[in-house]
Amino acid sequence: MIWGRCLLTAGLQCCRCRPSWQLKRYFSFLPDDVKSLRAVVNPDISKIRNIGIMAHIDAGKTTTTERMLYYSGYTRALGDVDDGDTVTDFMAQERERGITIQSAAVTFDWKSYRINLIDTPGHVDFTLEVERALRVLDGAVAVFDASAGVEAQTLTVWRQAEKHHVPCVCFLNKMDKPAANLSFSIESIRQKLKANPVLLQIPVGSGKSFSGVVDLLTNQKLSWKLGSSGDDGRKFESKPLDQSDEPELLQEVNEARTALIEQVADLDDEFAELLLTDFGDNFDAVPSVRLQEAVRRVTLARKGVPVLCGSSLKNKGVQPLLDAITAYLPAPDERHHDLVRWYKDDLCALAFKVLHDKQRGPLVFLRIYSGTLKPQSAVHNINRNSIERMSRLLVPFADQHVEIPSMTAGNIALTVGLKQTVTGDTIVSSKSSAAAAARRAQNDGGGGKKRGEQASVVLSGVEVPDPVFFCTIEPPTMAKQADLENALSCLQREDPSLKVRVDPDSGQTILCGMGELHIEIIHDRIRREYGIETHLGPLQVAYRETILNEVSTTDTLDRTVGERRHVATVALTVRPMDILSSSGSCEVALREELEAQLSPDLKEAVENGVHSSYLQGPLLGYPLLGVSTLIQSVNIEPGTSAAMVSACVSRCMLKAMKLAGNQVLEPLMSLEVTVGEEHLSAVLGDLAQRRGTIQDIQSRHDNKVLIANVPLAEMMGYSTILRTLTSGNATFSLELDVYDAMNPQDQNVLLKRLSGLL
Ligand SMILES: Nc1nc2c(ncn2[C@@H]2O[C@H](COP(=O)(O)OP(=O)(O)OP(=O)(O)O)[C@@H](O)[C@H]2O)c(=O)[nH]1
Repeated sequence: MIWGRCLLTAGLQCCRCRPSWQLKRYFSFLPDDVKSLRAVVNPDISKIRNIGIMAHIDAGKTTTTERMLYYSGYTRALGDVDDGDTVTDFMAQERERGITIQSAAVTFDWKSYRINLIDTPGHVDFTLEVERALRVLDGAVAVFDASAGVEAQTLTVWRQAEKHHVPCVCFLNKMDKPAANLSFSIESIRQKLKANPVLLQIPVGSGKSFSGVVDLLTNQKLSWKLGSSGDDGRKFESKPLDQSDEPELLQEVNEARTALIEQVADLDDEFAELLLTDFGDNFDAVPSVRLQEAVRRVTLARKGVPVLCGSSLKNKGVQPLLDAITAYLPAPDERHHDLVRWYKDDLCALAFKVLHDKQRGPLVFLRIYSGTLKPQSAVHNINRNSIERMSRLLVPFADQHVEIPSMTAGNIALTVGLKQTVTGDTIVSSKSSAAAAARRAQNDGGGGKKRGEQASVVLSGVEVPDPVFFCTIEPPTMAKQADLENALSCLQREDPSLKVRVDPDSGQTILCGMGELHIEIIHDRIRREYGIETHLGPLQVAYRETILNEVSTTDTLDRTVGERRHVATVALTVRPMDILSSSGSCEVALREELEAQLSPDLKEAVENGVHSSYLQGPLLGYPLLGVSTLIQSVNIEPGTSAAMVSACVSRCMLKAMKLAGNQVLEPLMSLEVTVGEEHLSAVLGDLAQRRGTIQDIQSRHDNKVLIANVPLAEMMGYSTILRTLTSGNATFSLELDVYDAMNPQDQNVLLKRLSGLL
């Protein structure tokens, strides 16, 4: 059991010491020897930083977070992912596997700032967790392994951060590794992320002798003790760089500082003007505070990303990173959310995470955009159109939750009592406040263009990608079926990327997920958290189907139910679309005359008929992609119900799609494998047998980085195979690239296998 050692002080109980979360009374638990929560009551909004940490798996996010908590005084011992005793990785599986699965929100104070930090997972199966976190954050720290530079997952997460316009700071971690390379990492940020790195520090020493950094803004040399394993890095020396320092370092710093000043002047007009008017002859005289202000403007405008370096494991460089978070990343009121304007001082918050606690029920993480949240109050959930009662309000300290009397805009809060709220819902104070905000939005000419008044005042949730894997799940006995259903519905509220459905033919419950690891973790959680030993069927790939040709057809439904005769005739055309350009979705349209002729109810019935037929393809029953349908005519005799019209349309669709010729589409994944040169040929040989197409092989220090496309069906259990092939000396990431047509031979084999002929 690895939960043995309590990380926190005796006074600060953690869930490892207790069977489940206990909610402590306001301030009552705080021990004297752990930093008091000075500003648990609401800090000034300009002093709040809502920050995410994002990176490739194993870059060191969790280790960095642990150091931040330690240096800011919230833990008394340093947690270690390798020993399984970190604060942020608090789920049992995370401790055992040493990876971060759920985003854990952690609140702490650094100097005079309140930092709400979300540790996001690096594994590609959990990108939705990252996306969800980015949605509610104002800034992010991208952590890199300085010996690897930008890795596959960082690219994905970076793109997500760009989508949400989140300003970033980069931290080149693991500078203690012999292969750590500053210029390589900077170049890879430039090349692969297409970002503009603004280097703010120069490392002192390299590999094992990495001892600190020189801050290029202040010319201060920050040095940590080398080699003493017991040193926690809390104390470090800070002194101005002077002539007693090595000449090479002095020269490197001089050059880097000049380059920094020129780069910032290029990116920021205000700074350029200051430079030209006041410091044209002597760049060195630029006050560091003016340079810092300019770097901040550049970061907020996303014209550049500050780059810092350090080694979290060796306790070096984390305090300057904390300073950079407060100095360069935005306060909540520096981000522009229209909603804040529309809600004015009324409450508006987004539920970005739901957790289930056995005693307390659902715990909902909220980001407050405007107004004030108070416990013991009723709130209105716009998405569910329901009133909910919030019983308690907490500040989340990883697995520690501190009860507070109110919370204002800009903060992240944890609430107890919201029973219907699902990840992605918008919470406001009342229905009338939403209506008032909608009126302001309309007067403003903003939002609400598509779905009427209400849509404009709802915060946009997170797009959930389609799951690529599925399998059946069965309880040990039928008596446990209801418990399993409850467990699955709780897990779905927490994790919208998990889909559960019942197979209409077999009646079996089907679990659909983002990857093997995702499904494995869900299985594990059902056992641990809900005490149900379930049986999973074999993991199957979520194929799709499409059509090959354009076909027009008609169909008539003539059915008498009871006394009533229903007669409908439908004519329609189905047409294949380019899967890439249509992003794979299916469309439906009605001819212009029909649009005018049909009542809204009938139009809805026709569209429902088309959409339901898109869910099950004629070949293997998989959902369809890339099909466009045009309804040519609909003739209905009086007395025919809307349900019968839908049924007629579905039947006609099935007929048309069968005539149109069918094609199975399979998920084609992009794979990146980092492997030592000595194992490259084994990995290549194996990929050839998996129908893989190699796109590129790059060199990264002593390693090769292999980029390929491989059908997902060939990748089951790949992590075990790769470990065997390379004696554990390789890592890989796998991500859905596109749904691609299977070739006729492979498709035949699949059809035979699925129909039991093979
Ligand atoms: N040499 C070296 N190793 C480090 C450093 N920081 C972290 N590590 C090691 O890198 C491994 C991964 O660290 P984590 O902190 O779990 O990384 P992570 O990014 O949180 O990983 P996931 O949560 O699985 O995505 C662990 O074995 C750490 O001990 C560092 O500064 N130097």
